Amino acid sequence: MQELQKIPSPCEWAGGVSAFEKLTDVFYAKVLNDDLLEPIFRHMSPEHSRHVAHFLSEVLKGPKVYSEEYGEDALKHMVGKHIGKHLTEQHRKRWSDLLMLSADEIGLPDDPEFRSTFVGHIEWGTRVAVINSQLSENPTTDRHHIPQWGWGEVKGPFEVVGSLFERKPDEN
Ligand code: HEM
Repeated sequence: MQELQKIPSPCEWAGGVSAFEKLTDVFYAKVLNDDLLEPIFRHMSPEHSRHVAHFLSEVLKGPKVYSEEYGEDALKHMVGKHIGKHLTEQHRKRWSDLLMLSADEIGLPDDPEFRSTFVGHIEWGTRVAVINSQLSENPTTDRHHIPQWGWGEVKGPFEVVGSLFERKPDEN
């Protein structure tokens, strides 16, 4: 009988953490050349691009590099960076469009399965970022976890299943 192949995580499939580091380097170069987004990112730290790459690869079930960098408060730190920024749908859309352009440019896998998972997370994550950016206080508590985004789907509407942040990693 043919042996079943182990299914790689989306992060592994994409080429691992280094693929996401390449992606965000190309992406933030575009962001800084973009009239709409440049004012928002003008003062970002030199490590920002790496941190976002590590967050994304951890979400896509890669190594927990972002959690190791920030410890127990990793998610709170990430959410906190968006609080009070008053991002708009226009910002969100441009951010997402430039990220997808960058994905094509660096040759991130373009198979339907990987791209639907990746786009799905970005669509969800950018919308959450816009929502959080309207708040003046960080709502993150000990019950919240960095989401884990596999090959599956979002399990139902927010009102029914609760926030993805509140589910334990093995419940995703
Ligand atoms: C899936 C969507 C998103 C993810 C995964 C994400 C991830 C992150 C992470 C990990 C940080 C913290 C970086 C650090 O630790 O230093 C951060 C900060 C930030 N993000 Fe996002 N973000 C998303 C969407 C957005 C969008 C749509 C915008 C605006 C258009 C945005 C604007 C910012 C800004 C302004 C900061 C602070 C930059 C600084 O001054 O250091 N984010 N984001």
